[in-house]
Amino acid sequence: MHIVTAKEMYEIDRITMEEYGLDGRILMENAGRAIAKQLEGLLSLNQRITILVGSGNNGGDGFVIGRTMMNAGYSVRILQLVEDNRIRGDAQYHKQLFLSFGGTLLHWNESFDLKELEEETDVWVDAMLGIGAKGALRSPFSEVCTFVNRSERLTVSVDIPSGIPADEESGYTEEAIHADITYIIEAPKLSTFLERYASYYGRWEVVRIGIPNSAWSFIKRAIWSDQSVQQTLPTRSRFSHKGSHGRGFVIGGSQSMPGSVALTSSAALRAGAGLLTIGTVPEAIPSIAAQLTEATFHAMKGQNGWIQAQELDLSPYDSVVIGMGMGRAEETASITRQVVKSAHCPLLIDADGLYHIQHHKSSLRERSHPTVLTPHPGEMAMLSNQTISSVLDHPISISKTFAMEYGVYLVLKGPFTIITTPDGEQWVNLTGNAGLAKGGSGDALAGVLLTMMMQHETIQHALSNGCYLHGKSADYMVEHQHSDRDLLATDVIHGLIQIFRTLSS
Ligand SMILES: NC(=O)C1=CN([C@@H]2O[C@H](COP(=O)(O)OP(=O)(O)OC[C@H]3O[C@@H](n4cnc5c(N)ncnc54)[C@H](O)[C@@H]3O)[C@@H](O)[C@H]2O)[C@H](O)CC1
Ligand SMILES: [K+]
Repeated sequence: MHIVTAKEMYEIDRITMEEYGLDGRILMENAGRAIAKQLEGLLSLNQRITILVGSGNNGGDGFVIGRTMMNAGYSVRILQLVEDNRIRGDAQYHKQLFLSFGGTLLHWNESFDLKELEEETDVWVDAMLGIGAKGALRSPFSEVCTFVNRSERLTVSVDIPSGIPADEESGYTEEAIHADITYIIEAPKLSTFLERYASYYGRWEVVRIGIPNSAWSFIKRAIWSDQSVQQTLPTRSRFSHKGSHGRGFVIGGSQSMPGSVALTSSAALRAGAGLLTIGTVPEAIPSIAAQLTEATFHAMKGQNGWIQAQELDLSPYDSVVIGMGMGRAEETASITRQVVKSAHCPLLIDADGLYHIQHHKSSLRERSHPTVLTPHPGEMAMLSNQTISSVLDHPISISKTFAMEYGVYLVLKGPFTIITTPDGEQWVNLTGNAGLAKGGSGDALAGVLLTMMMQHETIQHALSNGCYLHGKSADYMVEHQHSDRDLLATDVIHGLIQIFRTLSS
């Protein structure tokens, strides 16, 4: 399933209409009917529907929904918020059809009594503004949206909750519709995945309206779905041996922080790594070894409890991860820079490793093997010299610019983790929950990703599947054994057992 900007969606509509010859009125008919079909499954016949329509094609969809629901036996009313002469083109055509089918159309005016309308309404359908919305809501949209948000009735939005933008734009208003359900037309828009706007959508579903599959070929952004996982997750051959599942090397930890490297390693092993070696300071080894009998160790030279620069033979390893629990001392900065230069295999840099490369980003471009960075928004802000709020408002474009500029794979972690390739292709992972928002989650993710990187031919598949599995495990654990308060990274690692069992059954 693709993810689009408003501009891209308009282009896809244009291609469908001009190059494939599908009439815009038919597209609108399909949109309204597809949503009406969902509504029929959701509502009982005695629920009275009021559709709020604006001047654009989103309103046009509203007129089709009105006619279709009326025909299905529902009591329907449409409130038009704009003057008659503002409704044109395909929307005007469907307005006329609604009227000729005997539909009830009310017109907004200054003295319109919304309270009275509410008394005759069980469900609001918001077809006021879609991808054409610009800036803060103007009157009377702002008043109507405020009223609907205060009303206790079920609210269903068409394509986008009115008042929020499609893209990574500011200009949102508090009054934007807080939908219970949004039926998104054909493809989620960027705002579906932005912290600032995601909650306005409520629960969302995508409806198809007849856009040909080949019209999407220029869109390089999509959701990593269950189906994507089924198509790309490698199966294990009966004849495989430990060497076939990858030799991984985890570099990190320090005298005072041995825990995170233990989590990463445990996650890597549980995710199926064939062999795993931990490179850390001698002082950290006993406590890690006590938790992990399956790992082997490479005692690294340390200074003041931190790993220092040293000769390191990385040739036996299929993938390397560096950074967790390593600390920010100058000693560890040099070993990080050294590994960036000398790892002739896929390298994942996380946590303190990201801190150390912030002033050496150009060295990433010189690597001849894949490099993966896994920042959370704070680390992304540091790497890209932006504020955290700017990263949260523009995670998709900032990730893309950064990944392309430095030639890296970027995993920007968050409620919707974004995976970007050096070519600027992007995937959004939907698994995971609030239980992951705590220390240790990122360490466990890095371990899962390390293993996936050793077992997939394509790094993007490895990263997307790794994010999916990690989030899926958290979802499973919160559904069956834990809450999103008490979930720990160790629980997520343990939950992988169930996820692998389900995927292979
Ligand atoms: N394939 C598809 O996706 C299809 C989508 N359809 C639907 O059409 C809308 C987009 O329609 P468009 O006419 O371009 O824009 P809108 O309906 O969102 O509204 C534009 C309209 O609203 C006024 N306006 C803009 N901003 C504001 C504001 N802040 N306050 C008040 N008024 C505002 C502006 O002046 C315009 O008049 C898409 O979302 C789908 O729902 C088609 O039905 C079929 C194909
Ligand atoms: K809408």
